[in-house]
Amino acid sequence: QLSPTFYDTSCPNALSTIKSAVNAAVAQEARMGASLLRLHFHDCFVQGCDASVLLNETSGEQSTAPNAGSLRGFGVIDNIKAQVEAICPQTVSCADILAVAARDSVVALGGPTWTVPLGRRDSNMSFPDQALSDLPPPTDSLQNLMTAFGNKNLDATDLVALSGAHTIGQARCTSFRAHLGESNINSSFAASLRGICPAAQSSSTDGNLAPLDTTTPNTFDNAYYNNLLSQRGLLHSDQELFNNGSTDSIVSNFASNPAAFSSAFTTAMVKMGNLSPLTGTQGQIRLNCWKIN
Ligand code: HEM
Repeated sequence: QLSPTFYDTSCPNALSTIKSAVNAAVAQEARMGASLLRLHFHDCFVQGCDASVLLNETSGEQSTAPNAGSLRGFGVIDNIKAQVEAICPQTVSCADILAVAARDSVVALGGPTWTVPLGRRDSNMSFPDQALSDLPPPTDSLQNLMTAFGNKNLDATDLVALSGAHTIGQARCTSFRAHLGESNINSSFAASLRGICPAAQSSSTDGNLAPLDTTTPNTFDNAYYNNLLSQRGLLHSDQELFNNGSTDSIVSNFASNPAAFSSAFTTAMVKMGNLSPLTGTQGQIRLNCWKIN
């Protein structure tokens, strides 16, 4: 059972330390807010929110397809962990740092805030097989996305709300190339993206970046949903949420009602943050987030 007051006695300055460090990192590079938010997602969906994603072992989660060459922000987390260790030795878990940093990142980019339940502990191992099976690829159909989220007890509203995280951050050409040739993408939007992401696979263009939200890439707002209404979703999986299916009405609601999006997003983030945490004496409090003690 997690609690927002978990560190109030054991490390009263933990949350302010994390917030200052996140604000500094996002001020230096806005995209870092997106990268930190994504780290928490990729942590929680794989064996729960246990910081397993941070372990940099050979053939671990970081080397799997959803993560390799794509996840970033590890240095920022290591820096936060060092600062928190300096004030409260072996007290604050890396999994909690990820959860708080995700919230602070959203706030730093203009999004809503929420109270983060705390008390997660860190795993003793990495789970590469689960990373492959549980993190949905951007080629997924709506049906498969709903199943992947349903497996985590997240419903269609949670799926659409959490996908709103794509209102910030960037994707590589290799993640959206195939979607540019599909029928449900705005043709001038697709044409402009073809400039940096030509149809032919090539190591010289695979890593080229485009913003997930073409309108306001560094602001956490509801523009993502308005983009979907005009067929300007960057990923196949984004446009699946508004493609004449059962989630169209949720997208429309979030597009016209920013408060409804904020409320659904913060609710869903707490639900995602509650996925199978290690508590009590389970797992450990790592000294360094990138390796087990
Ligand atoms: C619904 C299923 C989802 C799929 C298929 C998906 C897929 C992807 C892909 C393919 C990228 C680009 C990776 C790259 O090319 O390097 C990406 C980026 C991102 N995703 Fe998702 N994602 C999903 C849900 C989520 C959720 C639930 C969150 C957080 C709550 C999230 C947050 C982000 C962020 C912030 C970025 C940009 C990261 C950066 O710029 O460093 N995504 N996602």
